[in-house]
Amino acid sequence: NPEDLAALLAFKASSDPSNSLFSWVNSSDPCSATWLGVSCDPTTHRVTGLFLQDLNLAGTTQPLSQLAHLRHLSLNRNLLYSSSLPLNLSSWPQLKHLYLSHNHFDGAFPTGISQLHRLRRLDLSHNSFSGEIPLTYLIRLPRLLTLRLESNSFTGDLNSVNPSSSSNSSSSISDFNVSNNNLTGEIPRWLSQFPASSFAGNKHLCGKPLPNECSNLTVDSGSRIADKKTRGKKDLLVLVYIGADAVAALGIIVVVTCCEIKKRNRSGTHMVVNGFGSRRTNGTRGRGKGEEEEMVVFEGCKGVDEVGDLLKASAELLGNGCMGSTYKVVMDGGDVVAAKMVRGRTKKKEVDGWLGLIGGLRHSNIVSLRAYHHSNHELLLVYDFLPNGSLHSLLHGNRGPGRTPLEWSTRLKVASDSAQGLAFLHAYDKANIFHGHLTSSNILVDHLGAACITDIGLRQLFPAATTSSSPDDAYEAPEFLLTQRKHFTQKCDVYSFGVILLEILTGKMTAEEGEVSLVKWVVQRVARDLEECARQVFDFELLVHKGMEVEMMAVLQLALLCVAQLPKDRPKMSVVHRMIEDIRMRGGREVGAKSIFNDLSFDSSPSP
Ligand SMILES: Nc1ncnc2c1ncn2[C@@H]1O[C@H](COP(=O)(O)OP(=O)(O)OP(=O)(O)O)[C@@H](O)[C@H]1O
Repeated sequence: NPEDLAALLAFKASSDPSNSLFSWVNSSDPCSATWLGVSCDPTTHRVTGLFLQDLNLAGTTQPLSQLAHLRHLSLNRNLLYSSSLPLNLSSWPQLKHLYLSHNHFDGAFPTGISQLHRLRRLDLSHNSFSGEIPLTYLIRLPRLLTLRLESNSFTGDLNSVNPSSSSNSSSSISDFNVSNNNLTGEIPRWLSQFPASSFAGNKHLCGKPLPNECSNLTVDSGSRIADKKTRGKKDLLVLVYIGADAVAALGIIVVVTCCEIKKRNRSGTHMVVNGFGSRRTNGTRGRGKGEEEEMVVFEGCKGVDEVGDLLKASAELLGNGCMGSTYKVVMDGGDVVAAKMVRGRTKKKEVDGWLGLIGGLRHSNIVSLRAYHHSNHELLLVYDFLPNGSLHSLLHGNRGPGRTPLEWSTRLKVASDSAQGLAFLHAYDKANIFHGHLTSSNILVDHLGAACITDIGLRQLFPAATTSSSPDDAYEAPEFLLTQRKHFTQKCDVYSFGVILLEILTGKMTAEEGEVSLVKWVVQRVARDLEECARQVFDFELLVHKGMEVEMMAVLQLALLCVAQLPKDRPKMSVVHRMIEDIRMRGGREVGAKSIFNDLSFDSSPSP
């Protein structure tokens, strides 16, 4: 297309002092595949993608505004700067991905953002943009997943917008960072689920998740009350909406079992104060010989005070796992919880000791255990309900036509979040704790897109349920599977996490019937030449992400370290998390797998 050709040549003429774009020549077609970093629509022959990172480009993007069909613009790590007018994005109405990080752009936030209805990823980080962030417009972009604005000079108050009052909620944003700016005021509740690192380096920003509390809470109290009211209304709607379906599924096994429990119960209530703050205990004793039943409710539990509350509620079966069944339960007041019924006998003392510890765990990448009810033959666990499914369903669900591919950056974020949750767990309680049954179905995604690990510690309570042969064996470390005396360690969790990384990279399930395990499948393919063969193992959905292969390669190397045969050769989870964050933050490109590995030391040196 002559217009596209002219725009590209004008950009080269004004912004390519190092002649990095030497393949862009007037005599050839930009869509002929010989032009560096240019991709086109094969039908319309219009330029749809420019992938021009790390090329020493220095100038403005002005000439590129003629590329009206652009969907992907990646100019990270160049020397580009703003023209006299603020960057105007409205000339690219079809834009899905815009990466401008690590350049010299300055001035106000680019204009025309509200017209980019297809925008999914926006990365303006590490520039010198200033002025206010137009959150009002950004949260209305229905598909926006990534908003990276860190290391600029943005000012203003994040509280100026209340997503619950806008037509679209903010929940589509799953990757958010405004650290190292000059923002002020209290972090609003809808953003407080993101980690503290997303807000760090703003001297006058306060409130959750940052450690500094806001001294002047009155500023926000009005909006908080409004928030609560809106939420109340929303909950009511959810209740009405779910009501019809859920009543049909009323009770299922939860109710049946709870009826049985109720028949046997005589109850009394007392307060117990333990190391995790106050918890309410409804002690109930059954009449049967030696039977003892008890409902323990941890701090922060909403809507569930005693087992009878679950009895009254509507329940819907979510699925059956190797230890029991899990239900979505809508409580009377509209609170939604996940109730997991685990069948099996275990001693009360052990349950109380262990679940007391697990119930005290609070981390943004761990699904909170809110309450449990224990009887002699089963255990009912009440968790926060996470609405966005499991990593397993995101990776493997509906692989047929019509599936929305799971993007690389989303996969990497899930990996990072779950590594962070696991690293926190491994450091907790004098590092004496492990997950024990880490699988992709035990990584769930919350309403903000953060990944959280669940089912912590159930292996310790019910070892028999997880030791019989099952498809989940593919997650088990070899030393655990092969030895008679089953001894689980944190390094077994690291192995399971490595298998999950391979699942993320390959899109393959851990062990489909009659197939070799995923670890063997990958190792066999990359054994001879990692660099050469890695592309054969990557999920075909990921191959569209040109320029991300270095990141994938780095993650592959990390995964292979985690699944090392000998536990001492596997890195600690804190190291694994740091490596993933390095790959994410520095983009893998400059870092390269090798230098990441050189940077970090293990608790023991890896085998050759
Ligand atoms: N807290 C939760 N919020 C939302 N969905 C959940 C929650 N916990 C579990 N689920 C969903 O319920 C279903 C059944 O989960 P369950 O933990 O019983 O089995 P599993 O994870 O599939 O297998 P396993 O028992 O081996 O861990 C899964 O689809 C899971 O995604």
